[in-house]
Amino acid sequence: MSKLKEQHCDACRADAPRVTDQERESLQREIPDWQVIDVAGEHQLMREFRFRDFAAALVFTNQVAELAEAENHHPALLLEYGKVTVRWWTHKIGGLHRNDFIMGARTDLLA
Ligand SMILES: C[C@H](O)[C@H](O)[C@H]1CNC2=NC(N)=NC(=O)C2=N1
Repeated sequence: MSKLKEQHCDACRADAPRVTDQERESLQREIPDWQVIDVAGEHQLMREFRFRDFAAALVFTNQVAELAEAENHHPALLLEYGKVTVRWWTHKIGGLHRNDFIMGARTDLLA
């Protein structure tokens, strides 16, 4: 199977399954710089990206936003001076779908 960074999101349905613990551990190995966090009982992927200043962080933020629009799959983005915190999860299923790992891998390509 092709690498996560070369894949596109599937249209995600409300009845789509969350990844299993085994799938999550396997997928995480392809995006080692991302953490799995628990926010109000829902698993999310999170990574901090560092930049020289606010303007550089803003450029990256806009690139991630364009990727999200292109894939119709949207992150939480925290833009700060020299730092952007990105969180991916699938709202419809309240947790992690394969799509979130694809978007994590594709986000890494933008940094
Ligand atoms: C109507 C629209 O297609 C849906 O709400 C999409 C938009 N972007 C999304 N992004 C994320 N991360 N999860 C979703 O469930 C989701 N659903």
